Amino acid sequence: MHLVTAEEMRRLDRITIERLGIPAVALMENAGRAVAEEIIALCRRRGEGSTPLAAQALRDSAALRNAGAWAAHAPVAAPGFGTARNTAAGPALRGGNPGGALAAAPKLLISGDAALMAEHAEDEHWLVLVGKGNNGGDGLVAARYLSEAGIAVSLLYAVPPESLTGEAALQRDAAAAMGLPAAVHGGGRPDFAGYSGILDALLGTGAAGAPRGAYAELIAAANGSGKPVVSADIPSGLHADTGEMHEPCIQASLTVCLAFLKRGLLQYPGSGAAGRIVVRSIGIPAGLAREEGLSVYWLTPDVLEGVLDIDVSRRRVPDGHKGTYGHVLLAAGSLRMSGAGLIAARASLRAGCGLATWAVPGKLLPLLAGAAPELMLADAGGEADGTWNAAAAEEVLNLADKKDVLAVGPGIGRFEEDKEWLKRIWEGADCPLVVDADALNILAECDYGIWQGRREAVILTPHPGEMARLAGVSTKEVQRDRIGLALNYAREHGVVLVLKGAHTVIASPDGRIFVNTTGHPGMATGGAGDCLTGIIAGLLAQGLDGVQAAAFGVYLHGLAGERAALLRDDPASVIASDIIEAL
Ligand SMILES: NC(=O)C1=CN([C@@H]2O[C@H](COP(=O)(O)OP(=O)(O)OC[C@H]3O[C@@H](n4cnc5c(N)ncnc54)[C@H](O)[C@@H]3O)[C@@H](O)[C@H]2O)[C@@H](O)CC1
Ligand SMILES: [K+]
Repeated sequence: MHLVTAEEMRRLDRITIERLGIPAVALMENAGRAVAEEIIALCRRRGEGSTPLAAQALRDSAALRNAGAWAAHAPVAAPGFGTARNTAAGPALRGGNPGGALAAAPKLLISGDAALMAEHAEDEHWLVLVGKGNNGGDGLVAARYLSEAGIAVSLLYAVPPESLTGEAALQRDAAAAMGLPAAVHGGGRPDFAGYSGILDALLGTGAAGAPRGAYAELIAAANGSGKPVVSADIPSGLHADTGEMHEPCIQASLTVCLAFLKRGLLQYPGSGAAGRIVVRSIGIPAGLAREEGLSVYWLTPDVLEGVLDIDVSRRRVPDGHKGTYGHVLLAAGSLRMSGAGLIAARASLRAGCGLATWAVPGKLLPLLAGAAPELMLADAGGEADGTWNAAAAEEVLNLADKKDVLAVGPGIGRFEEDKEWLKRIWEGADCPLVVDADALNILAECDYGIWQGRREAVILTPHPGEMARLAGVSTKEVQRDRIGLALNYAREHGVVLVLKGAHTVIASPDGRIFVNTTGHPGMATGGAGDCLTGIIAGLLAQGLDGVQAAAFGVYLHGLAGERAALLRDDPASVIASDIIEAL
């Protein structure tokens, strides 16, 4: 599914209302009802016993990956629906009995409103914090449905209710007509001790800047209350586009995101403020986003197949041989960091390439013989102490002849003439190039301009520190807007950029962006990045293009990490070799 900015969300709202003729108040009704349903589900789950944190985090990761699968599937035309009416249903209406339906007794299906009844409702009393805009309107709708489910609700307006306008004013009146108790925040720090939960409907995608006045006071009070806070659409105080947290910002335990995932929810630190995220449809067709040319995607299996056109089953042809699946050349490792090269090379084989050759400074060859029997080793020359030099670039280029991909960087360290080394490889390698680790640091010190015009794809895989050096900004600035920065860099330099970190961002020079859904914090371990480089190289060797290999590689890497954590029963104990084994 798509990840949208606040501005894009407004556009999709407007199109739905104006072009499709669905009134804004209907969208708000759907939104508020969805929020209420999630709160009711939360009330039901309360007291069911907790799941160990690590296992829960992994489950959440999988759930979020699949979140909004409904949205990715645009309403499908039911094949043959019309004919069904004219045939199967026809005879039945005329008294026929097709398919032996005689025995079918009337069934009572409990669904819809009846299913909304909350268990343990008598223990619950929710406070709804209501802002002036449509986010507040969503909260007012939710309050009605909570009350219908038997849950006590009170409203606390951040501003005098008379100041609400449009659909939100209509919801204010409906809530009042229903007799829901309401008050207006009178300043200071209110005490929320008597409530079992708080619905944050203060600010949504229309917020501008840090929360002010009553909004700020209510957010601080909610955060200090120790009560579970559910946010409607986004936590109030979160920058919907960048994930920056204003001061103050709601710390939610659940965010019910409406219609489309907002970019800020998937970028840290904002991602940490949102708690669990559930995406709910409100009647805005998912297909509108693509029609409108939006190009930032949440990297789900649907997107891998439908947008990136990848055969995720990775079928092999029955008469294939090792030559069918490509040959990776890796220039990596040095005396003190040979393991990085080994990890990357082994990962490329596990990713399915037919052959992998690992080029190292010659001094290392005797030490590495037999380290991984499936690998071919090659002498790249280099210095007597096992480090690289500029002349070794020529050896690498000779070896790269007839290879399908060249990956450089893991464990090479810095060395004299390293800029010359990289320049020769960049200009001379006639195959896709994956650049990682110290090769990125070298790149950051070079005049990029002289290197334009490579015919084959270049994939850069920086972590935030390396990205900061490449872009000439601070790491903090990189993290402030990872999607925006990755997009600009990839476009400007004509490269595929993989900005690593929680929710790795993959940016294509054509403007498409993919935000990864797999992985967990246990993957923050030495060698995990080398492993990713190997996987991407292995996929490129099998014929995927740059952005396909980068996106699929990142996705598989995270999934393997999740699997490794489950196998070891603990994310924190995962090491890079486990990720390779789990592939
Ligand atoms: N058709 C639509 O536009 C729909 C919008 N929906 C909801 O509406 C939200 C967007 O609504 P709005 O555009 O009305 O905006 P918001 O409800 O996010 O808030 C805007 C209002 O908050 C106040 N405000 C803004 N920044 C502030 C700050 N820093 N400190 C204090 N007060 C501030 C202003 O009075 C402004 O009018 C979405 O997040 C979603 O929850 C849903 O109801 C579904 C349909
Ligand atoms: K909110």
